[in-house]
Amino acid sequence: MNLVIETRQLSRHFGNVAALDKIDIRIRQGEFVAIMGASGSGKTTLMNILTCMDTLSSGQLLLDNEDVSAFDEDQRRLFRADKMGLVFQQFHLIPYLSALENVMLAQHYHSVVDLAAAQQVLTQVGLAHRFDHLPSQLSGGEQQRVCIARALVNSPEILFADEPTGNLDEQNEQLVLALLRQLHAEGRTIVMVTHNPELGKVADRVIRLQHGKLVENTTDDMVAV
Ligand SMILES: Nc1ncnc2c1ncn2[C@@H]1O[C@H](COP(=O)(O)OP(=O)(O)OP(=O)(O)O)[C@@H](O)[C@H]1O
Repeated sequence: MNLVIETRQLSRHFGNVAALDKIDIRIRQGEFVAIMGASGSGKTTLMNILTCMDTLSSGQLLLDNEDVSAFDEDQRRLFRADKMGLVFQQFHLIPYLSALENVMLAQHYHSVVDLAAAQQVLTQVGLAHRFDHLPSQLSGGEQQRVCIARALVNSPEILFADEPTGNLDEQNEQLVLALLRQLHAEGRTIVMVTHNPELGKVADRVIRLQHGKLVENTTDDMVAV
């Protein structure tokens, strides 16, 4: 199975703080991986690096077998737009645009607009009856499903989700989790950061960080540090 993410001795320092310290991880196409750990353990830093929002201090990052460690900001932005779909705890929807327009805006950044494709992803997340609703007319769970549709519209290689249910009640959390499970069953690669052990259980495996080090990585061909 193809490796879509590989880090080799990846470190990120902020001054004398080692937010990430010589991390080796490998994520294969089609895997659903949860990145977990206590507050301050390095989850956000790792997510920011994997999504090319931040750069590493040393080591290597290979995405889709391409060494992106030396990419400049423009290359990283293009790579992100091309290969990644991002879902955050805060929905970041444009309040005066409908669900459909919010999804199409993501296509706009990708310089192709395709109404049918936007309708299709919203239908896929169970919102065929909500195309014309504004974010304020949608429940929290529905808004997050719009965000997931927006992340999927450019058919990304990897879906990254940072605390995707952090702002949702129990019922909506279950809906979003069911959707992530469904996307995984359809073959999507998903990398999710979460504090929540219940969310961790839906993933194939957990990458656990502690004080910037990898302490758990539950596949057999990887050595936990
Ligand atoms: N821009 C920065 N400048 C200085 N230190 C930073 C910066 N970003 C993160 N850190 C430090 O790096 C460490 C890891 O932070 P990070 O935000 O990755 O943790 P986290 O696991 O995501 O925490 P939380 O669950 O609370 O969001 C922390 O000690 C943090 O204080």
